[in-house]
Amino acid sequence: MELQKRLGGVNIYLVGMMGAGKTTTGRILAQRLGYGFVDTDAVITEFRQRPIREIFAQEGEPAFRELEQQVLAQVSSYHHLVVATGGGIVLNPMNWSYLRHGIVVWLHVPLAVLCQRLRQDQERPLLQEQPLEERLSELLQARQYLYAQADLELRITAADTPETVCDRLWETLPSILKPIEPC
Ligand SMILES: Nc1ncnc2c1ncn2[C@@H]1O[C@H](COP(=O)(O)OP(=O)(O)O)[C@@H](O)[C@H]1O
Ligand SMILES: O=C(O)C1=C[C@@H](OP(=O)(O)O)[C@@H](O)[C@H](O)C1
Ligand SMILES: [Mg+2]
Repeated sequence: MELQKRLGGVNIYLVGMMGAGKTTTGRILAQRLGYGFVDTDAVITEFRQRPIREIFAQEGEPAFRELEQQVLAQVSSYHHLVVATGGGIVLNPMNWSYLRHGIVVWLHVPLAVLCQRLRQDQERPLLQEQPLEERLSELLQARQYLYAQADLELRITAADTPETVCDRLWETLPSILKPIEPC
């Protein structure tokens, strides 16, 4: 209860590479906090009534990024939410003005672990053409400095389950919150 009180309803935005576990961990964290859960990709999919890979193929990445920004803008007007973002949300500087309404947490997962998790993936359009490791490495290089602008970086290992990631977040979040005012 203490953590919820100290958060005061502020949203938590999970950022990081594809496969970092934003969607999986976000859902569990929201449940533990008694927060709502929003996945920006799921909102876009629902709105367009088709999967992300089809939106990319038929409308192009810029159209997807525009939708992503609109969804984030709307979501940021609510509170008591854990928001699992798409890995590319950090690319648009305007998105940061929305992310900054809340606490931004970077789920920092080593490349080798991402590769392992995404080996069979057929849903992420940005991973379908090049060899997986090469592509992820290229994307990480281009984005790492943006993820590093998060309020909190959580370094995750291959041994971390979604539950232990939540445990570690629970323990670490207080360190970036304002100290409790004495009564
Ligand atoms: N901590 C974890 N340990 C093992 N597998 C995980 C973990 N977190 C996520 N996964 C798996 O990795 C894949 C990608 O997870 P997902 O939550 O979709 O990541 P993201 O939303 O960041 O792209 C899924 O198959 C998911 O079950
Ligand atoms: O990194 C990216 O540019 C993307 C990440 C995906 O979400 P996840 O990070 O949840 O996989 C999804 O938004 C889209 O395929 C683009
Ligand atoms: Mg996701």
